[in-house]
Amino acid sequence: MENVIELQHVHKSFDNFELMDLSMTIKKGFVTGFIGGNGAGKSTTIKLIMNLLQPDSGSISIFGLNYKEHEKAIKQRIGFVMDKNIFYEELTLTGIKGIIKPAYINWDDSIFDYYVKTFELPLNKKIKSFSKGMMMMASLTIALSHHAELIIMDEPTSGLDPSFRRELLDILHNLMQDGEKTICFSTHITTDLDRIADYITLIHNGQHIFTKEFNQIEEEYAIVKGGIELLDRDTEQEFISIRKSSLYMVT
Ligand SMILES: Nc1ncnc2c1ncn2[C@@H]1O[C@H](COP(=O)(O)OP(=O)(O)OP(=O)(O)O)[C@@H](O)[C@H]1O
Repeated sequence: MENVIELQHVHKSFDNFELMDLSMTIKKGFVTGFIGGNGAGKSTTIKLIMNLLQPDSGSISIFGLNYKEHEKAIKQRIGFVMDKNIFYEELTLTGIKGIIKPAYINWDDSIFDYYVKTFELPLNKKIKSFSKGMMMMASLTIALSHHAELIIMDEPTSGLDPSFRRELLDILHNLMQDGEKTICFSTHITTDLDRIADYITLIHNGQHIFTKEFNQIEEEYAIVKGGIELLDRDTEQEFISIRKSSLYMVT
């Protein structure tokens, strides 16, 4: 199976955080959900994958190419959506399109028009008047308008109401039908994963814990809820995480 993204022994440190010896792959033609607690290193990893940050050591290859020699070629093939607005707020969507379109060889106005219509986005209102949901759909519209093979999204569903979330996940699901596209997105919302993820990558405290098939995780792990008196040193070993409260425990 072809890997679209390969990280090998990647290390990145900040003053109070270290991404340690991160090796992981993202497979072509599948949706990978990227999960981990607050501050686990998801956004840092996504920025490394996008070459917005450079690793202290280790290697990153996208479509089998490295950023040093092939940055332009790689970026042509990626659609990127961040969880915050990266567009100049005084511009309209038409204005943003005018700036971004010339950068992409494969820009396709008919796709742009299709998503503008589907998401009912105003073309001539300033971005600063957009709601969070409209902003996300506008970012997705731009990201999808140049026939990207790889879609990378940092928390695309955060802050969206359930109907926007469902619409976004349906769009992503439909995109996957030709088997040629690959999606990698981070999320805190596990029900997003139920709907579309084929693989789950979990990172914790800057370490890659696993990348597994979604079905395999469902078979291997379960949530157990019970009285705190059932826990002792032996039973605790069976759990990967335990949350205790005065009434019950959840693991
Ligand atoms: N440019 C930076 N300089 C210093 N520290 C940083 C920088 N970027 C991230 N960090 C720190 O690295 C750690 C991991 O951050 P990151 O944003 O990757 O986590 P995350 O898993 O995306 O978290 P969240 O789910 O809360 O967004 C955090 O402690 C953060 O403060």
